[in-house]
Amino acid sequence: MPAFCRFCRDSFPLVLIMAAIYQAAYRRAALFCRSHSTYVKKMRYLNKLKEDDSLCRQAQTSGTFYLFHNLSPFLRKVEEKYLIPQLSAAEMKRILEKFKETEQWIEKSVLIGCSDEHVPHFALDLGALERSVIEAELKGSFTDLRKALFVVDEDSSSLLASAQALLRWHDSHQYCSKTGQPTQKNVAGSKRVCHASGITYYPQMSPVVIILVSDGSRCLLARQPSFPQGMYTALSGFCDIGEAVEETARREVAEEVGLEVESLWYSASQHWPFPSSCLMIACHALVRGQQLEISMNSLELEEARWFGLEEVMEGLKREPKSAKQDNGNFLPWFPPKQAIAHQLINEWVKQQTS
Ligand SMILES: NC(=O)C1=CN([C@@H]2O[C@H](COP(=O)(O)OP(=O)(O)OC[C@H]3O[C@@H](n4cnc5c(N)ncnc54)[C@H](O)[C@@H]3O)[C@@H](O)[C@H]2O)C=CC1
Ligand SMILES: [Mg+2]
Repeated sequence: MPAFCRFCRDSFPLVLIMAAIYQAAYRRAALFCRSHSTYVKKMRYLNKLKEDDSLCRQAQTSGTFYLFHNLSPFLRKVEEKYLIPQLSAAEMKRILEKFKETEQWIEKSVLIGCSDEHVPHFALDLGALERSVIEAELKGSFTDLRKALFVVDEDSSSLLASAQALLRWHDSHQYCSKTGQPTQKNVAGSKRVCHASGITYYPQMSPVVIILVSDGSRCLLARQPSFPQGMYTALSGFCDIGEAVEETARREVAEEVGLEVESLWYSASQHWPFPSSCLMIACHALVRGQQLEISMNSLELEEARWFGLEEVMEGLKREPKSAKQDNGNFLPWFPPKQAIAHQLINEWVKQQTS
Protein backbone atom coordinates (compact mmCIF):
# COMPACT_ATOMS: atom_id res chain seq x y z
CA MET A 1 0.00 0.00 0.00
CA PRO A 2 1.80 3.26 -1.07
CA ALA A 3 2.07 5.78 1.75
CA PHE A 4 4.41 8.36 0.28
CA CYS A 5 3.85 11.67 -1.46
CA ARG A 6 4.74 11.31 -5.17
CA PHE A 7 6.69 14.58 -5.13
CA CYS A 8 8.50 14.90 -1.82
CA ARG A 9 8.53 11.20 -0.80
CA ASP A 10 7.45 12.20 2.71
CA SER A 11 5.51 9.43 4.33
CA PHE A 12 2.01 10.11 5.65
CA PRO A 13 1.30 9.72 9.36
CA LEU A 14 -0.73 6.59 10.07
CA VAL A 15 -3.65 8.61 11.39
CA LEU A 16 -3.90 10.52 8.10
CA ILE A 17 -3.84 7.30 6.12
CA MET A 18 -6.62 5.83 8.27
CA ALA A 19 -8.68 9.01 7.94
CA ALA A 20 -8.24 8.99 4.20
CA ILE A 21 -9.36 5.39 3.95
CA TYR A 22 -12.44 6.10 6.01
CA GLN A 23 -13.27 9.10 3.84
CA ALA A 24 -12.97 6.93 0.73
CA ALA A 25 -10.48 9.50 -0.49
CA TYR A 26 -7.56 7.19 -0.11
CA ARG A 27 -6.60 6.95 -3.76
CA ARG A 28 -5.97 10.66 -4.13
CA ALA A 29 -4.46 11.16 -0.69
CA ALA A 30 -2.01 8.32 -1.25
CA LEU A 31 -0.56 9.87 -4.37
CA PHE A 32 -0.04 13.45 -3.20
CA CYS A 33 0.37 15.00 0.20
CA ARG A 34 -1.52 18.26 0.61
CA SER A 35 1.26 20.65 -0.34
CA HIS A 36 2.30 18.68 -3.41
CA SER A 37 -0.98 17.86 -5.12
CA THR A 38 -1.31 18.42 -8.84
CA TYR A 39 -3.82 21.15 -8.07
CA VAL A 40 -1.53 23.07 -5.73
CA LYS A 41 1.39 22.84 -8.16
CA LYS A 42 -0.80 24.06 -10.98
CA MET A 43 -2.10 27.04 -9.03
CA ARG A 44 1.40 28.01 -7.92
CA TYR A 45 2.65 27.80 -11.52
CA LEU A 46 -0.20 29.97 -12.81
CA ASN A 47 0.44 32.48 -10.06
CA LYS A 48 4.12 32.67 -11.06
CA LEU A 49 3.14 33.29 -14.69
CA LYS A 50 0.93 36.19 -13.57
CA GLU A 51 3.71 37.75 -11.54
CA ASP A 52 6.69 37.15 -13.84
CA ASP A 53 6.46 38.78 -17.30
CA SER A 54 9.53 37.10 -18.77
CA LEU A 55 8.46 33.63 -17.58
CA CYS A 56 5.01 34.23 -19.07
CA ARG A 57 6.47 35.47 -22.37
CA GLN A 58 8.50 32.27 -22.53
CA ALA A 59 5.38 30.24 -21.69
CA GLN A 60 3.61 31.77 -24.70
CA THR A 61 6.07 29.95 -26.97
CA SER A 62 4.99 26.53 -25.65
CA GLY A 63 1.39 27.31 -24.81
CA THR A 64 -1.89 26.69 -26.60
CA PHE A 65 -4.29 29.39 -27.80
CA TYR A 66 -8.08 29.67 -27.80
CA LEU A 67 -9.27 32.10 -30.44
CA PHE A 68 -12.00 34.73 -30.31
CA HIS A 69 -13.21 37.24 -32.88
CA ASN A 70 -14.85 40.34 -31.41
CA LEU A 71 -15.47 38.27 -28.28
CA SER A 72 -17.07 35.32 -30.11
CA PRO A 73 -15.22 32.04 -29.43
CA PHE A 74 -13.94 29.82 -32.24
CA LEU A 75 -15.72 26.43 -32.37
CA ARG A 76 -15.38 23.46 -34.68
CA LYS A 77 -18.23 21.02 -35.23
CA VAL A 78 -17.05 17.42 -35.39
CA GLU A 79 -19.91 15.03 -36.12
CA GLU A 80 -22.58 16.15 -33.62
CA LYS A 81 -20.17 17.70 -31.12
CA TYR A 82 -18.89 21.26 -30.82
CA LEU A 83 -15.21 21.39 -29.86
CA ILE A 84 -12.97 24.33 -28.96
CA PRO A 85 -9.73 23.93 -30.91
CA GLN A 86 -6.52 24.84 -29.10
CA LEU A 87 -3.83 26.15 -31.45
CA SER A 88 -0.13 25.67 -30.77
CA ALA A 89 2.24 28.65 -30.89
CA ALA A 90 3.53 27.36 -34.25
CA GLU A 91 0.00 27.24 -35.70
CA MET A 92 -0.64 30.75 -34.40
CA LYS A 93 2.51 31.93 -36.13
CA ARG A 94 1.37 30.36 -39.39
CA ILE A 95 -2.05 32.05 -39.21
CA LEU A 96 -0.58 35.43 -38.38
CA GLU A 97 1.94 35.17 -41.20
CA LYS A 98 -0.95 34.59 -43.58
CA PHE A 99 -2.20 38.03 -42.60
CA LYS A 100 1.32 39.45 -42.77
CA GLU A 101 0.93 40.19 -39.07
CA THR A 102 3.86 39.76 -36.75
CA GLU A 103 4.09 37.53 -33.74
CA GLN A 104 3.72 40.69 -31.62
CA TRP A 105 0.05 39.75 -31.77
CA ILE A 106 0.73 36.92 -29.35
CA GLU A 107 1.48 39.60 -26.75
CA LYS A 108 -2.20 40.58 -26.88
CA SER A 109 -3.17 37.17 -25.50
CA VAL A 110 -4.28 36.60 -21.91
CA LEU A 111 -3.51 33.65 -19.66
CA ILE A 112 -6.61 31.60 -18.85
CA GLY A 113 -5.24 28.42 -17.24
CA CYS A 114 -2.93 25.45 -17.74
CA SER A 115 -3.07 21.67 -18.04
CA ASP A 116 -2.02 19.32 -15.22
CA GLU A 117 1.30 19.04 -17.09
CA HIS A 118 1.72 22.84 -16.97
CA VAL A 119 1.04 23.56 -20.61
CA PRO A 120 -0.29 27.14 -20.35
CA HIS A 121 -3.52 28.13 -22.11
CA PHE A 122 -4.04 31.59 -23.55
CA ALA A 123 -7.00 33.37 -25.18
CA LEU A 124 -6.53 35.79 -28.04
CA ASP A 125 -9.04 38.01 -29.84
CA LEU A 126 -8.31 38.34 -33.56
CA GLY A 127 -11.14 40.84 -34.09
CA ALA A 128 -9.00 43.11 -36.26
CA LEU A 129 -8.36 40.33 -38.81
CA GLU A 130 -10.73 39.08 -41.53
CA ARG A 131 -13.08 36.63 -39.84
CA SER A 132 -14.01 34.53 -42.88
CA VAL A 133 -10.35 33.93 -43.78
CA ILE A 134 -9.56 32.55 -40.32
CA GLU A 135 -12.72 30.43 -40.33
CA ALA A 136 -11.89 28.91 -43.73
CA GLU A 137 -8.27 28.32 -42.70
CA LEU A 138 -9.13 26.65 -39.40
CA LYS A 139 -12.35 24.90 -40.52
CA GLY A 140 -14.71 26.19 -37.89
CA SER A 141 -16.66 29.30 -36.99
CA PHE A 142 -16.66 32.13 -34.49
CA THR A 143 -19.89 31.62 -32.58
CA ASP A 144 -21.82 34.03 -30.38
CA LEU A 145 -21.04 33.22 -26.72
CA ARG A 146 -24.75 32.91 -25.86
CA LYS A 147 -24.97 29.98 -28.27
CA ALA A 148 -21.47 28.58 -27.66
CA LEU A 149 -21.97 28.16 -23.88
CA PHE A 150 -24.90 25.85 -24.42
CA VAL A 151 -23.43 23.58 -27.08
CA VAL A 152 -20.01 22.76 -25.57
CA ASP A 153 -19.44 20.54 -22.52
CA GLU A 154 -19.64 21.96 -18.99
CA ASP A 155 -15.88 22.46 -18.37
CA SER A 156 -15.44 24.11 -21.74
CA SER A 157 -18.37 26.45 -21.15
CA SER A 158 -16.91 27.87 -17.94
CA LEU A 159 -13.51 28.22 -19.61
CA LEU A 160 -15.06 30.10 -22.55
CA ALA A 161 -17.05 32.34 -20.21
CA SER A 162 -14.04 33.37 -18.15
CA ALA A 163 -11.77 33.76 -21.19
CA GLN A 164 -14.29 36.03 -22.87
CA ALA A 165 -14.81 38.01 -19.65
CA LEU A 166 -11.07 38.67 -19.38
CA LEU A 167 -10.75 39.67 -23.05
CA ARG A 168 -13.77 41.96 -22.68
CA TRP A 169 -12.31 43.58 -19.58
CA HIS A 170 -9.02 44.35 -21.40
CA ASP A 171 -10.89 45.71 -24.39
CA SER A 172 -12.81 48.17 -22.22
CA HIS A 173 -9.98 49.20 -19.88
CA GLN A 174 -7.42 50.50 -22.31
CA TYR A 175 -7.32 53.95 -20.74
CA CYS A 176 -6.80 55.14 -17.18
CA SER A 177 -10.05 56.60 -15.79
CA LYS A 178 -8.06 59.19 -13.81
CA THR A 179 -5.51 60.45 -16.36
CA GLY A 180 -7.03 59.35 -19.67
CA GLN A 181 -3.61 57.91 -20.61
CA PRO A 182 -3.30 54.43 -22.18
CA THR A 183 -2.91 51.55 -19.72
CA GLN A 184 -0.57 48.63 -20.35
CA LYS A 185 -1.35 45.01 -19.66
CA ASN A 186 1.15 42.68 -18.01
CA VAL A 187 2.06 39.69 -20.18
CA ALA A 188 -0.43 37.31 -18.48
CA GLY A 189 -3.21 39.90 -18.65
CA SER A 190 -3.96 39.67 -14.92
CA LYS A 191 -3.73 43.48 -14.57
CA ARG A 192 -3.22 46.79 -16.41
CA VAL A 193 -1.09 49.69 -15.24
CA CYS A 194 -1.25 53.41 -15.98
CA HIS A 195 2.37 54.53 -15.90
CA ALA A 196 1.36 58.20 -15.65
CA SER A 197 -0.60 57.78 -12.40
CA GLY A 198 0.87 54.51 -11.14
CA ILE A 199 -2.65 53.09 -10.79
CA THR A 200 -2.99 49.32 -11.26
CA TYR A 201 -6.32 48.04 -12.54
CA TYR A 202 -7.40 44.45 -11.91
CA PRO A 203 -10.14 42.54 -13.81
CA GLN A 204 -13.45 42.85 -11.99
CA MET A 205 -16.76 41.05 -11.66
CA SER A 206 -20.02 42.62 -10.45
CA PRO A 207 -21.58 40.67 -7.58
CA VAL A 208 -25.21 39.67 -8.18
CA VAL A 209 -27.38 37.83 -5.66
CA ILE A 210 -29.87 35.34 -7.10
CA ILE A 211 -32.56 34.27 -4.67
CA LEU A 212 -35.06 31.43 -4.91
CA VAL A 213 -37.85 32.53 -2.58
CA SER A 214 -40.06 29.84 -1.04
CA ASP A 215 -43.01 29.94 1.37
CA GLY A 216 -42.28 26.38 2.46
CA SER A 217 -44.40 24.62 -0.15
CA ARG A 218 -44.25 26.88 -3.23
CA CYS A 219 -41.44 28.83 -4.87
CA LEU A 220 -41.50 32.23 -6.51
CA LEU A 221 -40.35 32.61 -10.10
CA ALA A 222 -40.50 35.68 -12.30
CA ARG A 223 -40.06 37.00 -15.83
CA GLN A 224 -38.48 40.15 -17.18
CA PRO A 225 -39.96 41.52 -20.46
CA SER A 226 -36.67 40.77 -22.26
CA PHE A 227 -36.76 37.01 -21.44
CA PRO A 228 -37.64 34.47 -24.14
CA GLN A 229 -41.35 33.65 -24.03
CA GLY A 230 -42.32 31.20 -21.30
CA MET A 231 -39.01 31.43 -19.40
CA TYR A 232 -39.21 32.07 -15.65
CA THR A 233 -36.30 32.28 -13.23
CA ALA A 234 -35.40 33.18 -9.65
CA LEU A 235 -35.22 36.82 -8.54
CA SER A 236 -31.83 38.51 -8.89
CA GLY A 237 -30.14 41.84 -8.44
CA PHE A 238 -26.78 43.59 -8.41
CA CYS A 239 -25.18 44.31 -5.01
CA ASP A 240 -25.20 48.02 -4.21
CA ILE A 241 -21.90 49.39 -3.07
CA GLY A 242 -21.26 48.65 0.61
CA GLU A 243 -23.93 45.94 0.81
CA ALA A 244 -23.51 42.46 2.28
CA VAL A 245 -24.98 39.54 0.31
CA GLU A 246 -27.77 39.15 2.91
CA GLU A 247 -28.69 42.83 2.57
CA THR A 248 -28.85 42.64 -1.23
CA ALA A 249 -31.05 39.55 -1.06
CA ARG A 250 -33.51 41.17 1.38
CA ARG A 251 -33.58 44.45 -0.58
CA GLU A 252 -34.08 42.82 -4.00
CA VAL A 253 -36.93 40.61 -2.75
CA ALA A 254 -38.59 43.65 -1.15
CA GLU A 255 -38.04 45.85 -4.24
CA GLU A 256 -39.10 43.34 -6.88
CA VAL A 257 -42.00 41.46 -5.23
CA GLY A 258 -42.76 43.34 -2.00
CA LEU A 259 -42.05 40.43 0.36
CA GLU A 260 -39.83 40.23 3.47
CA VAL A 261 -37.20 37.50 3.73
CA GLU A 262 -37.32 35.63 7.03
CA SER A 263 -34.28 33.40 6.57
CA LEU A 264 -31.67 32.94 3.91
CA TRP A 265 -29.06 30.27 3.15
CA TYR A 266 -26.24 30.14 0.66
CA SER A 267 -26.19 27.51 -2.06
CA ALA A 268 -23.37 28.10 -4.55
CA SER A 269 -21.81 30.69 -6.84
CA GLN A 270 -21.04 30.98 -10.54
CA HIS A 271 -19.30 33.35 -12.88
CA TRP A 272 -21.81 34.59 -15.46
CA PRO A 273 -20.49 36.49 -18.48
CA PHE A 274 -23.72 38.40 -19.35
CA PRO A 275 -24.05 41.34 -19.73
CA SER A 276 -20.45 41.61 -18.57
CA SER A 277 -18.92 39.42 -15.90
CA CYS A 278 -21.19 38.94 -12.91
CA LEU A 279 -20.39 36.81 -9.88
CA MET A 280 -23.74 35.11 -9.25
CA ILE A 281 -24.21 34.30 -5.54
CA ALA A 282 -27.09 31.87 -5.26
CA CYS A 283 -29.26 31.65 -2.12
CA HIS A 284 -32.51 30.10 -0.99
CA ALA A 285 -34.83 32.34 1.02
CA LEU A 286 -37.87 31.63 3.12
CA VAL A 287 -40.76 34.06 3.56
CA ARG A 288 -43.20 32.80 6.16
CA GLY A 289 -45.62 33.97 8.81
CA GLN A 290 -46.44 37.15 6.96
CA GLN A 291 -48.48 38.31 4.04
CA LEU A 292 -47.59 36.15 1.03
CA GLU A 293 -49.29 38.29 -1.54
CA ILE A 294 -46.90 39.39 -4.27
CA SER A 295 -46.73 43.10 -5.03
CA MET A 296 -44.71 43.11 -8.24
CA ASN A 297 -42.50 46.00 -9.36
CA SER A 298 -43.65 46.31 -12.97
CA LEU A 299 -40.73 48.54 -13.92
CA GLU A 300 -38.44 45.50 -13.63
CA LEU A 301 -40.69 42.48 -13.98
CA GLU A 302 -43.41 41.40 -16.37
CA GLU A 303 -44.73 38.63 -14.15
CA ALA A 304 -43.96 37.08 -10.76
CA ARG A 305 -45.94 34.25 -9.20
CA TRP A 306 -45.88 31.25 -6.90
CA PHE A 307 -45.25 27.84 -8.47
CA GLY A 308 -46.25 24.52 -6.85
CA LEU A 309 -43.96 21.48 -6.83
CA GLU A 310 -45.67 19.69 -9.68
CA GLU A 311 -45.58 22.70 -12.00
CA VAL A 312 -41.88 23.21 -11.23
CA MET A 313 -41.06 19.57 -11.91
CA GLU A 314 -42.84 19.74 -15.25
CA GLY A 315 -41.13 23.04 -16.11
CA LEU A 316 -37.70 21.52 -15.42
CA LYS A 317 -38.38 18.77 -17.95
CA ARG A 318 -39.76 21.12 -20.62
CA GLU A 319 -37.62 22.12 -23.59
CA PRO A 320 -38.07 25.75 -24.79
CA LYS A 321 -39.03 24.35 -28.21
CA SER A 322 -41.97 22.41 -26.81
CA ALA A 323 -43.28 25.27 -24.62
CA LYS A 324 -45.52 26.86 -27.25
CA GLN A 325 -49.14 25.70 -27.16
CA ASP A 326 -51.61 25.60 -30.05
CA ASN A 327 -53.37 28.71 -28.72
CA GLY A 328 -50.10 30.67 -28.95
CA ASN A 329 -49.52 30.75 -25.16
CA PHE A 330 -46.32 29.43 -23.63
CA LEU A 331 -46.01 26.86 -20.86
CA PRO A 332 -43.35 27.71 -18.23
CA TRP A 333 -39.78 26.54 -18.70
CA PHE A 334 -36.62 27.37 -16.73
CA PRO A 335 -33.00 28.33 -17.52
CA PRO A 336 -30.75 25.50 -18.78
CA LYS A 337 -28.47 23.53 -16.46
CA GLN A 338 -25.45 25.77 -17.20
CA ALA A 339 -27.22 28.62 -15.35
CA ILE A 340 -27.09 28.64 -11.56
CA ALA A 341 -30.83 29.42 -11.48
CA HIS A 342 -31.41 25.87 -12.74
CA GLN A 343 -29.36 24.47 -9.86
CA LEU A 344 -31.36 26.50 -7.30
CA ILE A 345 -34.68 25.27 -8.73
CA ASN A 346 -33.41 21.67 -8.76
CA GLU A 347 -32.28 21.94 -5.13
CA TRP A 348 -35.67 23.29 -4.11
CA VAL A 349 -37.38 20.31 -5.76
CA LYS A 350 -35.04 17.94 -3.88
CA GLN A 351 -35.81 19.69 -0.57
CA GLN A 352 -39.53 19.31 -1.22
CA THR A 353 -39.34 15.66 -2.17
CA SER A 354 -36.82 14.40 0.41
N1 LIG B 1 -26.91 32.62 -14.32
C1 LIG B 1 -28.17 32.72 -13.94
O1 LIG B 1 -28.79 31.72 -13.58
C2 LIG B 1 -28.87 34.05 -13.94
C3 LIG B 1 -28.16 35.21 -14.21
N2 LIG B 1 -28.77 36.43 -14.11
C4 LIG B 1 -27.95 37.62 -14.36
O2 LIG B 1 -28.02 38.48 -13.24
C5 LIG B 1 -27.81 39.82 -13.66
C6 LIG B 1 -28.59 40.80 -12.82
O3 LIG B 1 -29.95 40.51 -12.82
P1 LIG B 1 -31.09 41.64 -12.81
O4 LIG B 1 -32.26 41.01 -12.13
O5 LIG B 1 -31.28 42.18 -14.17
O6 LIG B 1 -30.46 42.82 -11.89
P2 LIG B 1 -31.21 44.05 -11.15
O7 LIG B 1 -32.51 43.55 -10.57
O8 LIG B 1 -30.22 44.64 -10.20
O9 LIG B 1 -31.62 45.04 -12.29
C7 LIG B 1 -30.75 45.46 -13.31
C8 LIG B 1 -30.57 46.95 -13.23
O10 LIG B 1 -29.73 47.26 -12.14
C9 LIG B 1 -28.92 48.40 -12.43
N3 LIG B 1 -27.53 48.06 -12.06
C10 LIG B 1 -26.99 48.27 -10.83
N4 LIG B 1 -25.72 47.86 -10.78
C11 LIG B 1 -25.42 47.38 -12.00
C12 LIG B 1 -24.23 46.79 -12.57
N5 LIG B 1 -23.10 46.64 -11.86
N6 LIG B 1 -24.28 46.38 -13.85
C13 LIG B 1 -25.42 46.50 -14.58
N7 LIG B 1 -26.56 47.05 -14.09
C14 LIG B 1 -26.58 47.47 -12.81
C15 LIG B 1 -29.18 48.77 -13.90
O11 LIG B 1 -30.07 49.86 -13.89
C16 LIG B 1 -29.88 47.54 -14.45
O12 LIG B 1 -30.80 47.85 -15.45
C17 LIG B 1 -28.16 39.85 -15.15
O13 LIG B 1 -27.03 40.28 -15.80
C18 LIG B 1 -28.49 38.43 -15.53
O14 LIG B 1 -27.83 38.05 -16.73
C19 LIG B 1 -30.08 36.56 -13.74
C20 LIG B 1 -30.84 35.43 -13.47
C21 LIG B 1 -30.32 34.09 -13.63
MG1 LIG C 1 -33.68 41.84 -10.85
